[in-house]
Amino acid sequence: MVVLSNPGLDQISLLRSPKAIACSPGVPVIDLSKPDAAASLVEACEEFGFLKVTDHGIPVELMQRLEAEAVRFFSLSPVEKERSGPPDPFGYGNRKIGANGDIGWLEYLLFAVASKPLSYTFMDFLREPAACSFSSALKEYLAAVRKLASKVLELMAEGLDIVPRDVISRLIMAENSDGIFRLNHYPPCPVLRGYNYGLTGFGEHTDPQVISVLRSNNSTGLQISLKDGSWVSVPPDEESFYINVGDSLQVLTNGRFRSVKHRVVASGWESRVSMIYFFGPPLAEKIAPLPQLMGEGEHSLYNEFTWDEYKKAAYKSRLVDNRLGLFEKRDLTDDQRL
Ligand SMILES: C=C1C[C@]23C[C@@]1(O)CC[C@H]2[C@@]12CC[C@H](O)[C@@](C)(C(=O)O1)[C@H]2[C@@H]3C(=O)O
Ligand SMILES: O=C(O)CCC(=O)C(=O)O
Ligand SMILES: [Fe+2]
Repeated sequence: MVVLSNPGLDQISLLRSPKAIACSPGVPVIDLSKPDAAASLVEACEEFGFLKVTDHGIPVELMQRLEAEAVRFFSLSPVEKERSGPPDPFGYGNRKIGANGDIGWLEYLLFAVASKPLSYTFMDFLREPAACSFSSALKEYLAAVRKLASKVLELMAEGLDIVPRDVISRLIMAENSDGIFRLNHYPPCPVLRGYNYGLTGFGEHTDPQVISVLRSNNSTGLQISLKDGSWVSVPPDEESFYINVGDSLQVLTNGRFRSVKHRVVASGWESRVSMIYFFGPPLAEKIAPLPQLMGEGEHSLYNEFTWDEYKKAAYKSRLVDNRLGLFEKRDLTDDQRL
């Protein structure tokens, strides 16, 4: 790792060596209109914990509208943006991620999202009359992506051959489900021009929720970790959505689905804007393997916990920490783990 002598970068040693990372042609692509979508989703969640969905029915214009509003917000002066921060954990944040010392080359807006009625954290910038177009794009986007998430989770249940079909989706569609929406901006870094270095935008981590639905502009940067521990770049596609399996879905499937480790390495020369909707269950919901999925004599790999307990533990951890490790059963024999 190298640290350039620049005031912005001195404090944060985020430079990454120019190690070649394979650009994965292998990220599964699921066309939601195809009859084999349910089975392919399950296969992708088992192998990668990550996939791209196409033919999802959400107009690209809606994504671009919200992206344009985000770009407009991030172009405001630091003083104006900071009126909506610091994040507590919701609000405008810059460089600091979470409360435990993580940093990245990004700025962001984090909203808590309540589902019924659909509403989100109010922030200072939303007071301006000009923010009306931001609010309407955000509301429309959240409603559309929520429907998509529910459809994806129903297809997963179908692919797993479990009933009722809404056994997973109901967790995120419940009135008091616990959603988070995040707009990330990874700005260019002019001092890097001409160097073959990247910057840690968002350090490696898994998402704690059930699933996350991500859309980005046409910029590279997102990388996922494969089962063998290698990292691959995810080719950008501004018209599609990417689905991450989160820790909670790994537990609900007793480890059959993989909560995917991912990170963002910002190129330093292009501006990346991503929007991610994290779908969490109600706080009081017990997170445990679905009985419908447990084979005869199969043991849960995890001690039982509620989403509230998991979230509290997650917010005490650093990005890279293995949060699920805190809840794994340690006393199972090899036979019981099968
Ligand atoms: C370092 C942290 C940031 C995070 C809370 C945490 O303590 C550990 C989990 C992090 C994460 C990752 C996925 C989402 O971006 C996020 C909003 C979440 O729910 O868990 C972030 C948290 C955050 O940025 O506040
Ligand atoms: O910005 C991205 O593309 C991914 C960010 C991410 O993983 C997160 O916010 O949890
Ligand atoms: Fe993430």
